[in-house]
Amino acid sequence: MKALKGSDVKKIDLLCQEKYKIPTLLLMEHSGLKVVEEIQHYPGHTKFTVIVGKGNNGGDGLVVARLLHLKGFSVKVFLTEENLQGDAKINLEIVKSLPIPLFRDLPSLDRILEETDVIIDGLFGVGFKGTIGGIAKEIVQKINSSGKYVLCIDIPSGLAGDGPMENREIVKGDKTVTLGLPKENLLLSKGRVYAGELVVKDIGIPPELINQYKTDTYWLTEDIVKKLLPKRSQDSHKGSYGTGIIVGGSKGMSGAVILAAHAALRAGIGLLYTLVDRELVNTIETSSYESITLEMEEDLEKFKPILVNYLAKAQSLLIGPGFSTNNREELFIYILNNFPGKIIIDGDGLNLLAKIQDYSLIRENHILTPHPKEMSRIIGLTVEEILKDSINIVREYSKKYRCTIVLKGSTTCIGTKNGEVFLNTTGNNGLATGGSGDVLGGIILGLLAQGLSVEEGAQLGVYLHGLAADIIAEEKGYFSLLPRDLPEALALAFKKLY
Ligand SMILES: NC(=O)C1=CN([C@@H]2O[C@H](COP(=O)(O)OP(=O)(O)OC[C@H]3O[C@@H](n4cnc5c(N)ncnc54)[C@H](OP(=O)(O)O)[C@@H]3O)[C@@H](O)[C@H]2O)[C@H](O)CC1
Ligand SMILES: [K+]
Repeated sequence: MKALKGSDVKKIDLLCQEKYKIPTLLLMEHSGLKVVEEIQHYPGHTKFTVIVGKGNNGGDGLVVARLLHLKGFSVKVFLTEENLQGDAKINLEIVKSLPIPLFRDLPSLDRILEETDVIIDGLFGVGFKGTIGGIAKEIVQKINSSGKYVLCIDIPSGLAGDGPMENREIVKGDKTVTLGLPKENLLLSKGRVYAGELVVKDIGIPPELINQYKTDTYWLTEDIVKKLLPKRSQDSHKGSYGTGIIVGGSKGMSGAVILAAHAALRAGIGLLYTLVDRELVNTIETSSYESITLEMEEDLEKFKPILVNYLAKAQSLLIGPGFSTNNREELFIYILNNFPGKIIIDGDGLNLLAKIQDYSLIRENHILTPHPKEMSRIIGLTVEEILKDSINIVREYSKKYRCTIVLKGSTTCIGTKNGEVFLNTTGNNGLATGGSGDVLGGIILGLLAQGLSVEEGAQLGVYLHGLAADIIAEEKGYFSLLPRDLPEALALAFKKLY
């Protein structure tokens, strides 16, 4: 699904008017209807307060107030501004003609909120810019400390539709009904905390317009990833599903390779090799029955001719899980320069890249899978700076390095060399355990081996990884989820998509 920037909303409104002759007043009416539809899911709630700002988000709020009144609910409107413009003004005139109580004085807001079941936030929508101050700031504080159920129209007030998210006053919603298409920041980890449950509602924008409208950010939804699933045929053998190599592991870190190996195998790879230090060979052999273990030699010069043969066996390679960064530089550089296929650089592979600082090693068919700290080591921005504006930062660096970047987090941002960003929201806090990333690397390796491009493998792999965690959590909860559970649950995740 396409995700919009704040500025896209204005452009879409204009296209609706000019190309499809749909006035904004109609879209506003539709928006109000869809919000009210959502409110009716909560039968116990009968008393509503709508907070109305001076823009069209306030206009939507006024439609909601009118429709709730028509349904016989008790509705109060708190107006932050008397002089509304355009369609919002038309809706204010209608509300004024009805017996809906209107309030403007701030001291009355505490009492009104006290008497309400649900607060509807129509203070600011995607037209919000800069920082919140004055009376608006006080209103947001009162909403957030009211303890009442808060439903945000389009976006929580104070959150920008896209771009850097400042630490400032933002409405904390229980639910956000976003209009037409989701806004970028609603899908990011921090925005999701403010939005609460996110519901996307059609507001009558013609599908032709949505299909033709170009965005460079997408929400990874089932319809997108289903198209990426590798095909399996009855008439096939292990050679039909590709070969991969995992280069990783070090003393005390064999588990990372085992997790990645299980994941690649459960993701459907035809044949899997692991390349590890001699002292790990036995451990890997006894834990991963289906993979073939290859042994690394310490003397790189002596090892090179053997390594070349090993690398020639596969089309896809994962380097880094538990690899260590000690004395690995030369081997790492050699592999990156001599493996022409698709490579996933994960964990210590990324740390080596940050240590070596030679980004010319990165190619179009490489995927980097950093968490924010690893990303910070590579690009030199702080973790805070990265998290504040993840979409644009991932976009900038995946374009700069001309590769695919998977910035892992509760929302994972996948950037492609062409500057598209895909946001993934499957997964849950059960994934916050060391080893989850190794499983992700393994899943992507399995998919790349089966012929997916780096962009496709990253998208489908990230989605499946989160979906597997969600499937486990549905049955067993989040608390005890372990990375080792994920490869097995992949079977159910695939089944859900096929
Ligand atoms: N196609 C659609 O999706 C439709 C969405 N609709 C709704 O419209 C809003 C966007 O409406 P817009 O009028 O552009 O903007 P807002 O309602 O978000 O509010 C903007 C007003 O707020 C003022 N503002 C902005 N920043 C601040 C700030 N930091 N402090 C105080 N005030 C601020 C701004 O005033 P300026 O004078 O600064 O310009 C605006 O007056 C969208 O979110 C949907 O809810 C349509 O109803 C239908 C089509
Ligand atoms: K809002």
